Formats: sequence, C-alpha cells, structure tokens
Amino acid sequence: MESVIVAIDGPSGTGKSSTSKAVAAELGLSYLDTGAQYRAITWWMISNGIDTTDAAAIASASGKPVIESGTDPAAPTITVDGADASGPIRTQEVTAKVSAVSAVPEVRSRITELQRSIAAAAEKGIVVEGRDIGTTVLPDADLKIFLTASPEARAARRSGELKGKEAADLATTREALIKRDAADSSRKTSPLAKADDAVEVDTSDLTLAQVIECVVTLVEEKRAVK
Ligand SMILES: Nc1ncnc2c1ncn2[C@@H]1O[C@H](COP(=O)(O)OP(=O)(O)OP(=O)(O)O)[C@@H](O)[C@H]1O
Ligand SMILES: Nc1ccn([C@H]2C[C@H](O)[C@@H](COP(=O)(O)O)O2)c(=O)n1
Repeated sequence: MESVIVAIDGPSGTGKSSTSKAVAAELGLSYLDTGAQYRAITWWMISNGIDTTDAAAIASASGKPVIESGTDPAAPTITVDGADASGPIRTQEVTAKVSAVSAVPEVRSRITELQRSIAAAAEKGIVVEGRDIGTTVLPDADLKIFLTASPEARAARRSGELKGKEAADLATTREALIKRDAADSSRKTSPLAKADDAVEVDTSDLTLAQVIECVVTLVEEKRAVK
C-alpha cells in the first residue's frame, strides 16, 4: 500500500487529537501531535526563566531545546532535552502561554522543519494534526481535513475532560477557548486557517466514532485513486 499524508487542522477542542490518533491506529499510519511540540517549547521557555511576553528573548532561545516526538498512535511521546514532557505540557500555565510563544517566527520555522522531517521519515504515511499543517507545513498532503465545532460543544468537551482536576466552569472554559483561537488565527506567521483544498467537517453534532469513520472513509477514497 502506498504511503499517505493526512493533514488535520482546526481550532481547539474540535477533536483533532482524538480523531487523528484513532485514524492513524486504524490505518497503520504514524501520528504527530504538533500542538504538543509548541507546548513543549513553551514549557522549556517557562522552565528556563524566559519571559514569554518577550518575543526577542524567545527568538534567541528557540534553537536551544531538543524536542523529540514519538509517532506511535497507540503511545505518542514528547521529550524535551531527553526528559518526558507529556505531563508538564498540559498545565494551565502552558496552555495560557503557548499562543504567544508559537507566534514567534523563529519558533515556527524551527518546529515546522522538525515536523517536515518527521513526516518525510514516516514510511507508511502519517496523520499530522495542528493549526497550519494543510496551509504551511505540508501543503502537498494527500488529504486535508479542517475540523470545526461550536464553542458550546468544544467547551462542554473540555469541561468534561478537566472535571476534578483543574476544573473551570463552562463559561470560563468557553471564553478561554475563544481567546486562544483568536490569538492563533490572528498571528502574522502561519495562522490557524483552513486550506482552500481542505474538507471541512463540523463535529458539533457528531460522536467521536462518527468523525473517525468519516475521516477513515476520506483517506480510503484518496488511497483508492492514488
Ligand atoms: N465528536 C466528539 N464528540 C464528543 N466528544 C469529543 C468529540 N471529539 C472529541 N471529543 C472529546 O473532546 C475533547 C477534546 O478533543 P481533542 O483533544 O481530540 O481536541 P483537539 O482538537 O485536539 O483539541 P486541542 O487543539 O485543544 O488539543 C476530548 O475529551 C475528546 O474525547
Ligand atoms: N500546528 C500548530 C499546532 C499548535 N499550535 C499552537 C497553537 C495552540 O494554541 C497551541 C497548543 O495546541 P493544542 O495542544 O491545543 O493542539 O499550539 C500552532 O501554532 N500550530
């Protein structure tokens, strides 16, 4: 079977990670969570005392951390300077600061290069999820999907996830999602955007299983005509 490259983009909480992992596992493909890489570099900046509001300081430190991503969809990994970063990158502090760090052009060019080399090394193909995969990172992807969902649906999903941990009420969660999407969509360098040739899937009223089935079908259709 020929290798296939699938780009899945969309705002926060639309189901990119859950869908991409499941589709990759079902089709025997690799999986890359590019948001985890931006979170990892943000965590490194915070841990190393870099002011995350100072774009020049972020730019000059951006080449320092060594970020590695494991692409097995059953057990994706992320390390920074050899240490497991999968827990620390999910804190509210990282979530609040990741948009500012990922807007710095030097950060984006470094992480984009890393993403392209990982995709090129995936022999059977890969599902890569993020914000600018179809537009900038892999503009020649075989299939581009843009997932959307209403802010209400996305906030409800996130609140369900956070229950008992760093729980916030629904309205606060909704506002935080909207604020992060606005920052990610309005930055100058490769903003969150739908590629012209992407297939848009509104997941608001679909179960996760339905979204997975829809994307698997789209990949299989692409493979059949390759
Ligand atoms: N169609 C769906 N119906 C109900 N819940 C869903 C659906 N898709 C995803 N979820 C749930 O919503 C939450 C967010 O999903 P996921 O992390 O995959 O989104 P995401 O787009 O990758 O978000 P982010 O960009 O913030 O990482 C998870 O708890 C997931 O199980
Ligand atoms: N291709 C990407 C992926 C992610 N980012 C930034 C913007 C997001 O707010 C942040 C965290 O992503 P998440 O873990 O929520 O998917 O990372 C980006 O700029 N480009």
